[in-house]
Amino acid sequence: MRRRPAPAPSTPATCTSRPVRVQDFIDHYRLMSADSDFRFSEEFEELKHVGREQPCTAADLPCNRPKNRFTNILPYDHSRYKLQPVDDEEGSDYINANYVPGHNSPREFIVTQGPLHCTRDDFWRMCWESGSRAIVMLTRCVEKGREKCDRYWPYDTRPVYYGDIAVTALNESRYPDWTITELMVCRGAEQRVLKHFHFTTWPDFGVPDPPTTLARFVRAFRERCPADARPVVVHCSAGVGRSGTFITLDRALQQLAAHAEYLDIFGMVYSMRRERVWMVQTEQQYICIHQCLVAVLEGQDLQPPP
Ligand SMILES: CNC(=O)[C@H](Cc1ccc(NS(=O)(=O)O)cc1)NC(=O)[C@H](Cc1ccc(O)cc1)NC(=O)OC(C)(C)C
Repeated sequence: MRRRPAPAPSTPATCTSRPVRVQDFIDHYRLMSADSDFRFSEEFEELKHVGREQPCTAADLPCNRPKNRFTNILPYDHSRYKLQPVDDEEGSDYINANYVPGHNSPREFIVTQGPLHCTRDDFWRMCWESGSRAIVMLTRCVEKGREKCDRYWPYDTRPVYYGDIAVTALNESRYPDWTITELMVCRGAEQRVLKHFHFTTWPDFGVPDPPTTLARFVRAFRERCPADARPVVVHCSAGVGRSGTFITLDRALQQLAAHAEYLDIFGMVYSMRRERVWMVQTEQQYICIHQCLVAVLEGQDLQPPP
């Protein structure tokens, strides 16, 4: 009987994808990181302009400009999350947020900026109207004396109203690098439990120390995230660097768990940047994703040092 030809050494790289066979991934990492990460720098540079030609007209409306935390981080029109409009109020459907694909669905995540004080009611409307049951927060509210995100959830068990949405903290579990809080969210007669996963030790524009802390957080999130297919709200301060890094690693770890033959980190970041600007903002964040995957493939325990 004719033997099937051996599979090609790797699927062809294109301008939108660069798949690597899982069994070759550790060697791939060593090659890319050689000579002071020379090939990682080259590859990350290829992503620089992806998606940037797409319009952001809603974000640029005068009534919406104050709703953007940063002038250079605006949601593309085609993938932006739209709030249910309020009467004929111009801009009432606007929030700085985009749908981003994940391993499980093309709209698995809603990625957004850290709420401003003036947009936190909109943020809770988005969480409610999208049916989300989980929020992943990847920044502290204040870092190096600068506000990065409003404190948009209650400090204790007394309910706080954000517009017509009441939020109550039910319980809180604190760990060295993250805190998980169960929130009761009520609107009218309906109430829901939503989990808040807060990574508390990730410096802006940087990577966790050690990088594998991120892999442990992604694992903790997946172990506790409600299994239903509702979108997960993910944010940092601008909702691009740390948020994109988290989502990329989550997708890759789920692919490994599903025994995928290839990992295409370049292709994942490419597809995310078509939906939201600058997803995975720095080269070090791009490399951190690979370092976490190497640690998992090497069978490192990932447990924190004693
Ligand atoms: C390099 N820093 C930035 O680009 C931040 C936006 C930003 C992006 C990513 C992150 N990291 S995160 O996504 O992980 O939270 C934080 C902040 N933008 C600003 O600070 C921009 C200035 C800027 C910087 C760089 C650029 O190319 C264009 C404009 N400033 C700005 O928006 O000023 C306000 C807040 C007073 C309105």
